[in-house]
Amino acid sequence: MIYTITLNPAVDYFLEVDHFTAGAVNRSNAERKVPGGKGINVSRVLQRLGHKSEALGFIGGFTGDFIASSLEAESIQTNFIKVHGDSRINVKLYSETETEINGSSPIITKAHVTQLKGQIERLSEGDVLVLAGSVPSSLDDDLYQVLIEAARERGVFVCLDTSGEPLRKAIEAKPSLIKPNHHELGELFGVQIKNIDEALPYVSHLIEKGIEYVLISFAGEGALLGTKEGIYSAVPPKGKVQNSVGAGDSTVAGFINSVLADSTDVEKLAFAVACGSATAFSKSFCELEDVKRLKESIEIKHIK
Ligand SMILES: Nc1ncnc2c1ncn2[C@@H]1O[C@H](COP(=O)(O)OP(=O)(O)O)[C@@H](O)[C@H]1O
Ligand SMILES: O=P(O)(O)OC[C@H]1O[C@](O)(COP(=O)(O)O)[C@@H](O)[C@@H]1O
Repeated sequence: MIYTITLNPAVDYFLEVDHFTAGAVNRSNAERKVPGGKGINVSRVLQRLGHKSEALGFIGGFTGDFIASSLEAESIQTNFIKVHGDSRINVKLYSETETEINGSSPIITKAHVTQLKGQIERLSEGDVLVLAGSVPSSLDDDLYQVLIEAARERGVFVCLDTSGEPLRKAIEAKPSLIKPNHHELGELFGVQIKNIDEALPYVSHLIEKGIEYVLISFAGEGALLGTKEGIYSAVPPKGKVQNSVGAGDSTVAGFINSVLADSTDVEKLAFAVACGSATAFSKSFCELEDVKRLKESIEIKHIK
């Protein structure tokens, strides 16, 4: 079974404003509210690719009820832990540019964390665990590290998509797959990474540390995959970007799909990038037909 954990789920509130002006009254001409947060999005894209998963994490209040009921309506299984306070609302403003304001989490107590650790204890070999998104400020920033250690001891394939201190600490537990974007990779090493060449030494370093798959996304420039066997880059397909929210989560879901299919590393990278780009080129999330079509035009290079 695939489990996704979103410690900090959200209602993503998309607003389209013709010409946004800061400091003035702006009116939207289109709106939508969608359950979001990185693990939740991975569950949603996995569903579109034909995989069942169970979405775990913390939800609360009226926004939490909306998140749970929307996912159930999409036939996505959930087993959230209820907390006090409302799950956050993340504003995604589309005008001449895309602006995001992500809210903060309700307080999560030690008892809630104990419950979550109990859920990990039920996992076993062959399961896949996805840990994705920011860590609420009421939680220790080594929580991902602790959860990864517990899951790896059980032989679970663990995928991590986070940033900052939680990423730095979690790497020590050797997740099976990490998917930072190039800004997050740079932040991890205290440098600025502007292109694929600049990322190579850091990818090699992470592989040497014992991470099986190091997948770095570069938005419109594609992605890089490092494994013990080599490093590959992918040039993404061309298309009109409609929405980049969830593109990274789609990349993660696509990669997991290919790990489960036991595809070659080249195939895994191509499929992951096709999922990311298919989401970027749509108003919502990728559909399998679009992913298959886009995958054909993705160019993979063996770099090292
Ligand atoms: N402008 C774009 N054109 C084509 N594909 C894109 C574009 N932006 C994002 N993508 C796709 O989405 C993937 C993830 O994007 P990225 O922005 O790096 O992730 P994150 O959302 O995690 O920051 C990329 O590897 C690529 O496949
Ligand atoms: O937990 P964070 O880092 O605040 O991110 C949450 C946001 O990221 C998203 O999961 C989208 O992530 P990506 O664009 O990286 O795929 C949104 O649904 C959500 O609002």
